[in-house]
Amino acid sequence: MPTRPYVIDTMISAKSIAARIEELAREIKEEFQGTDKLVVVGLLRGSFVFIADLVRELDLPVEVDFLEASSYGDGTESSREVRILKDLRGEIGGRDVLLVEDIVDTGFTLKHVIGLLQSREPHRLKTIALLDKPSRREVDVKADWTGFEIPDEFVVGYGIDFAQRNRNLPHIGKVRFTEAEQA
Ligand SMILES: O=P(O)(O)OC[C@H]1O[C@H](OP(=O)(O)OP(=O)(O)O)[C@H](O)[C@@H]1O
Ligand code: HPA
Ligand SMILES: [Mg+2]
Repeated sequence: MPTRPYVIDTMISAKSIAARIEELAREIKEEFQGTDKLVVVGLLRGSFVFIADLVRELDLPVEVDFLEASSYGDGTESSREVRILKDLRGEIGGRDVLLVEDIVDTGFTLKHVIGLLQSREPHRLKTIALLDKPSRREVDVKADWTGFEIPDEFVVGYGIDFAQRNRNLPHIGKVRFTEAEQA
């Protein structure tokens, strides 16, 4: 479905993202130092760029797995119903797990996926989100590490979409509609 016309204003540059990922990777390495069994789980689709950059900064023995969840359609509002579209390939029982999320907005997705993964009894489950919009939170959840706290703007780029578009932007931008909504 075509959306109203919009432009994208830069919010966080590719350079700032790369610098922040280096810092986050240092903290994660400290947390998981000594582990021989870290599974890094990317939450698709939005986290595919972030996880690719993050794991390349982690000189730890890691395995990578993916879970696909979806709750936004083509609009900018959550359906508040998290659908699991693809499950992990591997077992995580007894393992150290790092769940990688692109953005925490209402919190429904992260909360739901944490519950799902905890039910499989990992040894340790930690979470990281590149972006956090605390002012939009509807359920009580927070990632263990956050890249950037951002204001209440609909963002795209660096893996994050609006109606499946703009995931390939190298930076984070905010969507600005250029025409008023039809009544
Ligand atoms: O905190 P919330 O309000 O739940 O929003 C955050 C989630 O919403 C988006 O996923 P989406 O459903 O758009 O799927 P996608 O990753 O495939 O784009 C985003 O990638 C997060 O996973
Ligand atoms: N942009 C794209 N997808 C999202 C957002 C956002 O700001 N919040 C939750 N899903
Ligand atoms: Mg999306």
